[in-house]
Amino acid sequence: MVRRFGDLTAVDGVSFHIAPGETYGLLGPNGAGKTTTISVVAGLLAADAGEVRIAGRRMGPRAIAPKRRLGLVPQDLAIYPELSARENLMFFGHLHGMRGAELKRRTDEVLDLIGLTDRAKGQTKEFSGGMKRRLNIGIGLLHHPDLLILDEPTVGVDPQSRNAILEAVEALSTEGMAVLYTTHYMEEAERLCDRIGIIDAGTIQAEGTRDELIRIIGELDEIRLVGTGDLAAALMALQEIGAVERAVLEGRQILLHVRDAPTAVATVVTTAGRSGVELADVEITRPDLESVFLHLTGKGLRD
Ligand SMILES: Nc1ncnc2c1ncn2[C@@H]1O[C@H](COP(=O)(O)OP(=O)(O)OP(=O)(O)O)[C@@H](O)[C@H]1O
Repeated sequence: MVRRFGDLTAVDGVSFHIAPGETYGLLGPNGAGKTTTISVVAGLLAADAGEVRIAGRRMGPRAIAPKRRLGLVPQDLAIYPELSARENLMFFGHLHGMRGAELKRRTDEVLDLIGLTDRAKGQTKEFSGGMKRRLNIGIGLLHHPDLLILDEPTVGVDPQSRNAILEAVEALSTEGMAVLYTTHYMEEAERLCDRIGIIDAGTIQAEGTRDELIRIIGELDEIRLVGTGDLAAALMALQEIGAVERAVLEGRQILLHVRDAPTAVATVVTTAGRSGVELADVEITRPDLESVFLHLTGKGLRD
């Protein structure tokens, strides 16, 4: 899809597919085009080129059927402060045409999922920001959408709410819901997303599972050994290990670039020991999505 604002092309050829039960992450810095992308997916904005299909139906600002299959949780809150959490859910459930026992059952289920069962009766104006955000998410998924869109749902929330949100998303995915999740927090994308699209300047720079993305950049793991003894002898011996691509001595430390550090580390430690080195510390560093992002765009995710 392509979406312009005047001379600015905010989204420039973004394309992806999300299967049922899959959580797809759009990971990118501020201004990358995440919100514009989801606004087009949700039919709030028209695309200037391309098309969006939800469960096979074409989405657009005037489309009705695909919007019924969609739950959108925007960054802004849309809840009634005078009503309790339960009343808010019941109200929005009504708007979706849910009634009676079915609505009550689903409301209980959602309250449980977002961890607000204990606070169901309290007026929401007394809620913390994180609790309001959780309720907003509850409203978005009340009608069992096929696709739930969450736009940076954990920005500015307390750690407890953040955890409740992440757990809820994991549970939804297990239930078979497709989730589109935007974030600029790498740890969230790593934990939640089956596949990740790295977006910058309105374009998907790379897409895949976490491991696939890391393989694209071809960076090796690092093992850092700190110890005493004959480090030079150990260095020679370590260079002979198959998984070791590079080994350098840096003062009292040996830095190794290796493939698959968690598997290689046992051999590395034994070899260093056999060469007469007494190890004080062993540290493994693996490339993460931040490294991928840096590699692809030359900048950090939080720039
Ligand atoms: N309604 C609009 N009119 C003009 N420019 C816009 C509009 N909405 C977004 N933009 C511009 O389009 C670009 C992409 O913005 P967008 O909000 O999609 O990014 P984002 O990745 O969601 O960032 P954030 O993390 O800050 O929400 C930015 O340069 C932004 O200034």
